[in-house]
Amino acid sequence: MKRLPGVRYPVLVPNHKGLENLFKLLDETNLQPPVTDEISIFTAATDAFTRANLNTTVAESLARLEPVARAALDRGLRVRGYVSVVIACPYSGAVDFKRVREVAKALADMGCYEISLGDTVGKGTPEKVTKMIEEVKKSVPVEKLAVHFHDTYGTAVANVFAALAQGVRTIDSSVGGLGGCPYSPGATGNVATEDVLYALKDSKYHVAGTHNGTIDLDAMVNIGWWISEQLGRESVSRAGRAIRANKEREENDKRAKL
Ligand SMILES: CC(C)(COP(=O)([O-])OP(=O)([O-])OC[C@H]1O[C@@H](n2cnc3c(N)ncnc32)[C@H](O)[C@@H]1OP(=O)([O-])[O-])[C@@H](O)C(=O)NCCC(=O)NCCSC(=O)C[C@@](C)(O)CC(=O)[O-]
Repeated sequence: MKRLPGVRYPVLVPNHKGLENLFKLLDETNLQPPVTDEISIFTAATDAFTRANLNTTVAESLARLEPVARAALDRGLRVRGYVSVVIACPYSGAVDFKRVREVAKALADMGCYEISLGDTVGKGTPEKVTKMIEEVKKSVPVEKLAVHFHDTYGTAVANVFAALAQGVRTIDSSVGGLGGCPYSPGATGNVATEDVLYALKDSKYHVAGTHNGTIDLDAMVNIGWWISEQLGRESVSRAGRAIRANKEREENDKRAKL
């Protein structure tokens, strides 16, 4: 497996067993560079969601993850932490942002280089996202925060700008709007990369691109459609759908003129 420069290949690790399996894989494959140099550990802001997702409570999940993070760091792996359901929980409803702060701080304290705040059910609004980040920033430096929005109610791009206004500079997204957590009833995919890039185009924010520092939105749209079609679905990216429709109209107009 050839790793592309500048691309990270994090592995989701829910507990010690998962880390053990990863270490076994790293030892057996003995690839240089190894298949990954980063793990993602995850918990949530409510016991109800952590019960569904990890079959335990938040407190117990943090107790389990602390030695996992330590062992991964000792082996030279980076550790990224996720807090799910930072805005609303599909099982227990509204979320106390103080709890989000406590969980994010616990993950930071165990050595996570970044904490991704996941609006897993996508119920976030710019107002709520602002309040939640203001609360978390009281205990975790904003440079260590990322946001992870699902676009279930169509507010994810607006929420991205609310997070940017709070100083967050790492935005999780997925091409074609893929993703979604199987343990979160009704959750849809992540905010589409194409939608975030389109919205950022004329903004004051510079997107840290790849290669020569720019991002080829058209190429991103093509990839979004390609991977969606491989999965037997349409791209749910609004910008991706519009850009493809414009292209098809232009091609039809050209053909009509011939
Ligand atoms: C964590 C468990 C396994 C606990 O599940 P459990 O049933 O409590 O585990 P257990 O410790 O009782 O073990 C039961 C069996 O599972 C095995 N087992 C135990 N651990 C592992 C492991 N890591 N890998 C492979 N096997 C494992 C273990 O060895 C045992 O096997 P048996 O002895 O019966 O043959 C389960 O709850 C689980 O798999 N949870 C993960 C679910 C998941 O992948 N969720 C999606 C992650 S993404 C996400 O959460 C959202 C996020 C982060 O992206 C952001 C957002 O919010 O949007």
